[in-house]
Amino acid sequence: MSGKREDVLGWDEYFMSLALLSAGRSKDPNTQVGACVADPHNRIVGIGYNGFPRGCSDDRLPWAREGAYLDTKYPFVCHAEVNAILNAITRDLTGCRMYVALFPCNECTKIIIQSGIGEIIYLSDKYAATDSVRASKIMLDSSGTAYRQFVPSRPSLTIDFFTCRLHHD
Ligand SMILES: O=c1ccn([C@H]2C[C@H](O)[C@@H](COP(=O)(O)O)O2)c(=O)[nH]1
Ligand SMILES: [Zn+2]
Repeated sequence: MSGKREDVLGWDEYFMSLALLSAGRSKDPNTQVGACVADPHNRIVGIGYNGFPRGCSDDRLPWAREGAYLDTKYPFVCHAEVNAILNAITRDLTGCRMYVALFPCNECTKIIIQSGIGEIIYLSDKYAATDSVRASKIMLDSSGTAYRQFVPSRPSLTIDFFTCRLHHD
């Protein structure tokens, strides 16, 4: 056997892929969000996706975006970032990084900052123009919490269950 494999996943690529894989569990028909928290030793300490609270049936609560407030998903859905933090194996996330598919809303951002997470790596910023995300950025800048967009080094990764391998271009 020759030398070691060189073209392994980078840490950012690895954790963002896990966040996206987690998003695959979301039943939200419009926006699936996944979040993964990594500690300074690059250990996964928490992972989550957006969904209704435990015990609240997906068949009873609405996934609609529009209509009367109580007929929409918004009052009910737990955001991916909150689930990742609540699922974490420790409460103190000082110095950890959060990988998340969508820039966090203002409510998640408060919780991220309070948890001690020091850096957010996000993929989509599709709600950048909203007051919620603008408030997030004000709080992150004020608190000195870093954030940066994930820049992929390859366009896609494919999980091939047949060959038991991960393929990429
Ligand atoms: O910080 C966030 C912001 C939003 N989400 C979730 C909440 C909803 O399930 C979707 C957003 O739905 P839209 O149809 O795009 O309004 O994303 C989250 O998990 N974290
Ligand atoms: Zn949120």
